[in-house]
This record gives sequence, C-alpha cells and structure tokens, in this order.
Amino acid sequence: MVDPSPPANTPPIDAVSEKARLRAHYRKARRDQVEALPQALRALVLNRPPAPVAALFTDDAPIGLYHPVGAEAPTLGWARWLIEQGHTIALPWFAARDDAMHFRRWSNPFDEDELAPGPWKFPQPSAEAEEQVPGTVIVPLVAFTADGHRLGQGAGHYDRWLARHPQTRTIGLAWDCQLADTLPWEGHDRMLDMIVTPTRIYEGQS
Ligand SMILES: Nc1nc2c(c(=O)[nH]1)N(C=O)[C@@H](CNc1ccc(C(=O)N[C@@H](CCC(=O)O)C(=O)O)cc1)CN2
Ligand SMILES: Nc1ncnc2c1ncn2[C@@H]1O[C@H](COP(=O)(O)OP(=O)(O)OP(=O)(O)O)[C@@H](O)[C@H]1O
Repeated sequence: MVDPSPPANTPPIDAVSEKARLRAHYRKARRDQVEALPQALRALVLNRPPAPVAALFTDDAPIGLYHPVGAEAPTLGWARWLIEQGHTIALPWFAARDDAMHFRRWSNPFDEDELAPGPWKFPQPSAEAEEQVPGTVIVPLVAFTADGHRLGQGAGHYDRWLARHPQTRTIGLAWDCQLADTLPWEGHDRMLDMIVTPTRIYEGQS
C-alpha cells in the first residue's frame, strides 16, 4: 500500500491531525484487506506464533493479548496455542472509561462466554479474574513502520500502560497492508520490539 501523501499545496499539519488522517486511511485498508480474504483462509493466517517468536516465550511471565474487533489482526489462534503450551494469558481490562488500562487473566480462550463487553465495548474478563502484569504484550495497531513505530486507536491506553511498565516486550500483530513508510512521532509514543504479519517478522529498532 502506497503511503497517502497530502496534496503539495496543503500547509504543514501537526502530528495529532496527521495521525487522525492516517488512522482513517489504514482502518479502511485493513477493512478492504479482510473483506478480500477468502473465508477459508481467514482461519489459517496468524493462527499461532511463528517459530522465532514462539522461541521467545521461555519463562512463566504472563502474555498480554487483545481480543480483536472488526478487521484487527486475529489473536484467537495465538491465545489458544499459548494456553496449550501452558502459558498464562491476559486481556486489557477497564473498570470504567476514565480509568487506566489493566490486564486480567483470560483463563479459557476456547470459551467465548468467559468474556463480556467492558466500558469500551471490547470483550474483557470479569472483575473477579486475577490481575496480571504481562512480561510480553501483543499490541493491536492501526499502522506500523518497519523499524517499530506504531499508530494506535488514539486513546493512548497502551502508551500509558507501557510508560508504567517500561521493561515489557512488545509485539505488534498486523496485516501487511498496515505497513507505513513513516508515521508521525510524539514524545510519548513507545516503539515496538517486533511486528508480526502473515508474511513477515519485523524487528523494531527500540
Ligand atoms: N481489540 C482491541 N482491544 C483493545 C484496544 C484495541 O485497540 N483493540 N485498545 C487500544 O488502545 C484498548 C482500548 N482502547 C480504546 C481505543 C479506542 C477507542 C475508540 O475508538 N473510541 C471511540 C469512541 C468509542 C465509543 O464512543 O463507543 C473514539 O474515541 O472515537 C476505545 C477504546 C484496549 N483494548
Ligand atoms: N505516557 C503517557 N502519559 C500521558 N499521556 C499519554 C501517554 N501516552 C499517550 N498519552 C496521551 O494519549 C493520547 C493518545 O495518544 P496517541 O495518539 O499516541 O495514541 P495511540 O498510541 O495511537 O493509541 P492507543 O495506545 O490507545 O492504541 C494523547 O492525547 C497523548 O497525549
């Protein structure tokens, strides 16, 4: 996908409005890509971590995932594989919209009934699920660059959580069409250590 450049005669735009413009572009690219993907292939792509990534999960540290919505890269295959390997996995959890993001345990990714929509409508574990502090977080994204920059949904939830947990390993999961040549950068943006797509593994420069 070619980067959408603004027309030459537009004045310079700041990082925030440029991010908003790029979000609209890459969300559409993501939707178009998923709609074009034959149903039979959907269950096969990103169905488990590729071997070099699986080899990183050597300790007992919990792994944070996300529950995909819409055309986000799927994570259910990873979740089920990680559970079968004996790992503890967790999902973002919010007490209320104006509260910080936490992670709580996702005990059984084979049971869709375990999760219920949270304040942001994303399926999340119950308030009784044990709180977890993941050593690795699998991060959703709208766009990424080959060296590890990330454009998220714009709420800053991951950036703020990662600022509080700077030692966390971060792995972005994405479709190939979400690769951008460059992305605007703000001081709080945290680079990803790695991005996995159906065809490639990108090693970030963080
Ligand atoms: N699958 C998934 N789970 C995730 C995220 C994600 O990007 N994907 N998050 C990534 O951070 C966190 C949730 N963050 C959010 C990011 C954006 C919006 C959002 O787009 N809000 C709309 C309004 C929604 C409404 O009013 O219902 C908006 O701000 O315009 C909500 C939550 C945690 N869980
Ligand atoms: N470490 C931080 N501390 C305080 N505010 C932050 C921090 N990181 C991000 N923010 C705020 O969050 C808002 C959204 O940031 P940004 O546009 O970078 O989100 P994003 O990374 O795309 O989204 P997300 O992490 O939710 O997927 C901004 O207003 C930003 O100032």
